Amino acid sequence: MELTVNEKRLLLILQKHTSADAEVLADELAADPGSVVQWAHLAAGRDLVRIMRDVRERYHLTEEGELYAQEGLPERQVIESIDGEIPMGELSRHPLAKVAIGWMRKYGWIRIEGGIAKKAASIPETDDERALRAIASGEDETPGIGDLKSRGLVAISEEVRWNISITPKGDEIVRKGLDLRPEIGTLTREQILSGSWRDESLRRYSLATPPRRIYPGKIHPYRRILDEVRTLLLEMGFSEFSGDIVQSAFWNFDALFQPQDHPAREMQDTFYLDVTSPLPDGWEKIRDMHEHGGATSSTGWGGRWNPEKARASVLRTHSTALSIQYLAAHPEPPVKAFSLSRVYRRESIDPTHLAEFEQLEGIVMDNDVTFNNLLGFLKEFYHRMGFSDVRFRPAYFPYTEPSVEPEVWVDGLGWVELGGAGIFREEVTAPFGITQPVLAWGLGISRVAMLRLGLSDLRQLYKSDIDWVRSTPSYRRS
Ligand SMILES: N[C@@H](Cc1ccccc1)C(=O)O
Repeated sequence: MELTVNEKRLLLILQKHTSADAEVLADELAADPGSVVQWAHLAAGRDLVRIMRDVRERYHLTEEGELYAQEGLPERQVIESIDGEIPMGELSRHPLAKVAIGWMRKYGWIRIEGGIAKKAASIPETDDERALRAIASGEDETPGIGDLKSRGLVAISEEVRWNISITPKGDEIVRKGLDLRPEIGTLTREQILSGSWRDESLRRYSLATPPRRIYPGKIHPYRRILDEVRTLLLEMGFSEFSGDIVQSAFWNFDALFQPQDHPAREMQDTFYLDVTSPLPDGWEKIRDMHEHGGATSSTGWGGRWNPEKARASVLRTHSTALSIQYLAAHPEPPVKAFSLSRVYRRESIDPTHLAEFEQLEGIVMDNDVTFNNLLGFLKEFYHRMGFSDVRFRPAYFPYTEPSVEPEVWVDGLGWVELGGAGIFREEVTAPFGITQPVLAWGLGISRVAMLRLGLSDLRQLYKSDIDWVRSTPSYRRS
């Protein structure tokens, strides 16, 4: 058995103490406690010492807790300001009333009758008060902390202590005498050439002892997938476009031939802002398209198109709002462009729905691109993202015809729908003077990331969960 010099030094000190805290040993060894614990683990692996880990919870007052420790809890301050009884209207004007009233009622300190609060005859000290006093005075053993933690007045931290003691086997080794000659970890050229290395005491490596884990900085797993998608599209020859988060309803809906009474436009689905946006030049063409089909053979939606509705501002609900503006600015083929953008919907939040998420939006315009090219692109994209089985279901969007929803197969989940795609209708392209076919898609990238990372909860992507970030490998698993 080859002990390291540090283990030997530790054993020597321990023989004196039999058992001691890592802090104490560290002091005597002029080392830091973390190192002492590491040496102790080595020695423990040889049965020379025993380690005991003791975790203790410590209570601290928060800033607010400190304040109340001096001035009394809100309920105490308020109850003391009452003399007998007080109208509720007046009571609620006390600056602490909001917090205090609930507690005072809970403790039975006041009774409310006909809008009058009546103070009880005796106002005994509460558990919260006792605990607050104990923690403030630094008493180590607090009997309980009552509701102080949930009230945000007390924070809990953990204190880990290591107690190390020598075993009979360790004791015996020390008694036999330890060679404390320094060990060397590197050899010089001379030591090797002359052969003197044979007489040196060399430090051993223990390959069986796991080292402490190191966590270097790394890119958030979701960000990494977004970067991967961006690189993939650039490699496929696409250029990137972006745009504002706040869009006019005109670009978000109307320019995409979404009728003005479409349910997706309603307040419960879309975040509206309190400002209006100007309409772009040529907006009349969109009006005409909605009202009667403009100069095309379409009949439009009929009815009257209301420019006020189009002037409303929304948080973009899809990045197709950006695609159509990009097309309006680049009406000549070829166009091959994408955007990776966050979009906003008024969803009720659950593990697979969030009010904000990223979409990969793309458009391809050229003389003779076809629906098959679109399906081919989508398949290729998902294959490269690691999904081998892709299928398409017929779908409906007001701005495309035909329309599809791509789905990928995920073991354990089945077919998962990931977005929409199609060929822009003439009603969308004609007002901008576009005559070539435009393939378009909008794919939910957060969903893809969730599947790729094996998450069952989309929210994980948007949290700063350091343990998860650390344990998620930077390479692709499949
Ligand atoms: N905008 C659609 C997706 C889509 C984009 C482009 C064409 C067709 C569909 C959505 O958000 O679900």
